[in-house]
Amino acid sequence: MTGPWTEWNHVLKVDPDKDLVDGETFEDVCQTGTDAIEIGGTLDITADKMQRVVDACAEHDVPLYQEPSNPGVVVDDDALDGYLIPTVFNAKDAFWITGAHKEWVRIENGMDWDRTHTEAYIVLNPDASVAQLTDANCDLAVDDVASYAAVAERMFGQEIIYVEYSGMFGDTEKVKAAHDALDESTLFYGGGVSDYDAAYEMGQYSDVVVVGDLLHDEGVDAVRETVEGARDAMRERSEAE
Ligand SMILES: CC(C)=CCC/C(C)=C/CC/C(C)=C/CC/C(C)=C/COP(=O)(O)OP(=O)(O)O
Ligand SMILES: O=P(O)(O)OC[C@@H](O)CO
Ligand SMILES: [Mg+2]
Repeated sequence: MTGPWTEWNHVLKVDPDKDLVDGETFEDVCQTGTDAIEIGGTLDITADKMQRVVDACAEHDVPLYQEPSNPGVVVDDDALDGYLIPTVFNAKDAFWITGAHKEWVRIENGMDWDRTHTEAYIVLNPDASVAQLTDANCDLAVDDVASYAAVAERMFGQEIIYVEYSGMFGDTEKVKAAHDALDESTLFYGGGVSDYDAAYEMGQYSDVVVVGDLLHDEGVDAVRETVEGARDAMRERSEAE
């Protein structure tokens, strides 16, 4: 499966409902060295808040993707390289598996399929807002996680498989198992990556390390370190292959 993310090591997730650190600008955010910016969050997101971040990043030279948390917050803007559309594979509430997607297609006046890409979430931190919103079954063993990843790739053709620990550093065994289960899809890992070492560690077991709250809590210098960590891990991995 092709897509620009096959070349990425690091994604910075900007939450439109959260502030930047005092004194930092979106220009700084776009210059952390990340491979792409994904705009999204679970709680209190609106189209206006999304649009503000798109506008602030548009003039800078970094790939920009929207990750909508519901159909009502999707913004139509040429500055976006595309839409990464989540499906929560371990949600107990089916709205987050096909219901929201059906509603989105129903209300849109024609879909921009060429810019629409699929992200299969496996949500593993039960305390995260996304787990609570979607009523995700986070009580999964290593083989459950690997099997969800294989199903998402092989049976549902998902371009990106996303092991999501939002707010906590995850279990590397589960991340590795998901990675090993994939042939073609790209494995994103996100959750609790707060420094070089954490990014380096998850960079050994995933294709792309996603960093979120660190930007809003610590700022761009801390994010830059995670870019280095992910890049070093993945460079070493490709040299060893
Ligand atoms: C079909 C369309 C257009 C939308 C539906 C998309 C779906 C299924 C969304 C469900 C999962 C979801 C809410 C994804 C949003 C991305 C995400 C997980 C952001 C991280 O959020 P957190 O970090 O957990 O939330 P807060 O920081 O807001 O607490
Ligand atoms: O905010 P953090 O814990 O870095 O998580 C990143 C991302 O996976 C959230 O969707
Ligand atoms: Mg968050």
